[in-house]
Amino acid sequence: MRVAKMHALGNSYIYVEEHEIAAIRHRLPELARTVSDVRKGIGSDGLIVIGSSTVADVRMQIFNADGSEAENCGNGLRCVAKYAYEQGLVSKQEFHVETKGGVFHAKIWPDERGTVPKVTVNMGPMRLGPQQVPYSGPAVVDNEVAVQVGEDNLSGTLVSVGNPHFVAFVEDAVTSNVAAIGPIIERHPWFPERINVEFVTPRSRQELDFRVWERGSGITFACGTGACASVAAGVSKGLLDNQVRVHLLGGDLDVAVKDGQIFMTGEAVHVFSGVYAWDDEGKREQGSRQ
Ligand SMILES: N[C@H](CCC[C@H](N)C(=O)O)C(=O)O
Repeated sequence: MRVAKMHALGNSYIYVEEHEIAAIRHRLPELARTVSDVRKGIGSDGLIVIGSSTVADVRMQIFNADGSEAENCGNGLRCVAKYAYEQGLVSKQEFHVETKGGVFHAKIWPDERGTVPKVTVNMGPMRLGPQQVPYSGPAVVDNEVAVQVGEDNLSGTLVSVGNPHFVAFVEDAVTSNVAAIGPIIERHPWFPERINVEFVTPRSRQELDFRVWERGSGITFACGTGACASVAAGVSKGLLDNQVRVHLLGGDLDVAVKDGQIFMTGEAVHVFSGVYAWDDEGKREQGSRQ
């Protein structure tokens, strides 16, 4: 199958058009796990399928590296927008992308003399609180829930960007123990569909340090929906202004809140396009086992 690898701030996915995988639709979680493996596959944070839509110009389906399907992916939306425009799947520089978590408006900014084009996506309204994410814990005040982690409690704001997020404002996001704490919260019983976990620290009212443990993929270099969830949480807590530069491990993302809608602007980068022989690989392996 023909695939492309793209990344946004180092958050990479393998992109495949729907017609390339029509015969193996029922095996997409398995394909996501295989292509994401940096040793036995291509290496990425997951798989994204680009298809046609009856309600938008193009459709995005996103699978994490563990094969779980997510409702949305901010970095993926920017890369799908770039891919759809450059491959002629759409003819305009502004169009809509359908995801499991809603339909989102994307705008591609013209190339500035060979620089990597920026893409802006309207990620929808700020959706905070336990009623917005799959949550089965105790009653929550001010959209915040405190989860026990070892001897301590870690408070986080619950936010949906189509997918669920637990945003923790911590002393220093850059040195927070994401690998130890992230999985505990991701898989906490109060989150029946698991949850993405952000660790954030305002440098000022317009700048935010950000690290993330993603549901289904673990530590990634960037999480677009997570950056939007973090700014929404910070604005609601009175800690951030409406225009914030988010400093992620892989680079910066500009997030703005206007009339209650969250706008994310950042890069989308093509790494390579090629052919991935997945099923042949399966047959060869079976052959060698006989
Ligand atoms: N791990 C996420 C999906 C990918 C989100 C992230 N890569 C982004 O850019 O928003 C979830 O299970 O909801």
